[in-house]
Amino acid sequence: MSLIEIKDLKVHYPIRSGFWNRVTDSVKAVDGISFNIEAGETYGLVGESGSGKSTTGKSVVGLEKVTSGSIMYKGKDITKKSNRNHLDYNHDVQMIFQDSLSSLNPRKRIEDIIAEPLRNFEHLSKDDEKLRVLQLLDIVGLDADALYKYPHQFSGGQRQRIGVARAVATNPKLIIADEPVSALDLSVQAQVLNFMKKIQREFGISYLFISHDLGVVRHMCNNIAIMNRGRLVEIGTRDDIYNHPLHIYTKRLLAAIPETNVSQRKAHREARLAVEQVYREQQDKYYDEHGDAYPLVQVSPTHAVALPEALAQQIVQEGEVKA
Ligand SMILES: Nc1ncnc2c1ncn2[C@@H]1O[C@H](COP(=O)(O)OP(=O)(O)OP(=O)(O)O)[C@@H](O)[C@H]1O
Repeated sequence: MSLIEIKDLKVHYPIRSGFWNRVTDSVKAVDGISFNIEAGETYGLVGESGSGKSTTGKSVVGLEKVTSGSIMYKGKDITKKSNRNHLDYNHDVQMIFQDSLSSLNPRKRIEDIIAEPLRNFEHLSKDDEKLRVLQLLDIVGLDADALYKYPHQFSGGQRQRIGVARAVATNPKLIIADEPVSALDLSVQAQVLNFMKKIQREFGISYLFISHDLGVVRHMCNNIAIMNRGRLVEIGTRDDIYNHPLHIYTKRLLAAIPETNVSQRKAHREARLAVEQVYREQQDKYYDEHGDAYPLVQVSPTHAVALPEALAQQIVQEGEVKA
C-alpha cells in the first residue's frame, strides 16, 4: 500500500455573478487527478502558475475543501475531517510554504515558532521542549542563539530552514513542500535542497515537492507528475520525464529550463523555438475540443501520458518510449 493514494481528486471553486449572486460557473482548479506517493520518496508535482498545484497540495494537507474524489491514508479517506482527526493525520502531514516571511509569524520568536507543533501534538515538559527545539535548529544548521530572534532577522534561506525545522518537529510521515526554494537565489536553493534531502534520509519522510521548474525537481524527485489546467498530462519516473517526454506540455517545460553552459545556449534556444513551433502547429492533437487534456494512457509500467489511445500507441511504436 502506498503512503498516500489520490484518486480522481476534484476541487472546483464556484463563480458567482448577477444581482442574486448565484453560482453561474466554476473554476476547475483540480479536475480529476490520481497519483500515489510511496513511503520515503520525493514525488514531484510540476506545472505553470495556475495549473492547480497549490490547490492539490492544500487538499492533501487538509486545508482545502475537496469537491469529489478521495485521498487515502492508512486505508481511510482523509478528505473526511473525522478520519483526519482519528488517524493523527494533522500530526503526520506537514507543509512548507514558498514565502517564509509571511508563513512564519513575525511577532513570534523562533523558539515559539518551532515549538508550536510540539505544543499542539507532543505536550513535552518545558526542558524537553527546549532540548528538542535546539536539536531541530542544529539539524537545519542554525546556532542556538536563533532561539530568541524573530523571522525578519534571518535571510530567506535561513527562514526556509526554520520552516523545515518546524515541519519536521513532530517526525511527520509526509511534508508538502510548495515551491520551497522559488524565492531564493540559485546558490541558496542548492543549500536548502541538499539539507531537505539530508533530513529525508535521517527521518525517512516523504515529500510532495511542488514546483513550476523542472530544473529544480530533477535533483529531488523519483517520480514526477506534470500538471496542466487542473489535469495531469504526464506521469513517470525521472528517467521517463527527462529522457523520454511525450506530451508537448512536458516538452515545453523541459525546454524552458535555463541553459547554464554558455557554449550550449544557441542550440538550447533553437531547440526551444522548435518545441514552441510544434506546440503552435499541433496543440489540437494534445487537447480535446474543450481544450482539456485527455485521460492518461499507460505506455509503460511507470509512464502514462494524456493522449488519445491511438496516438499514444503510435508514439510507443515509433520508439519514443523506452521498452
Ligand atoms: N479560493 C479560490 N477561489 C477561486 N479560484 C481559485 C482559488 N484558489 C485558486 N483558484 C484558481 O485555481 C486555479 C489553480 O490555482 P493554484 O493556486 O492551485 O495554481 P498553482 O499551480 O499552484 O499556481 P501558482 O504556482 O501560481 O501558485 C487558478 O486558476 C486560481 O486562480
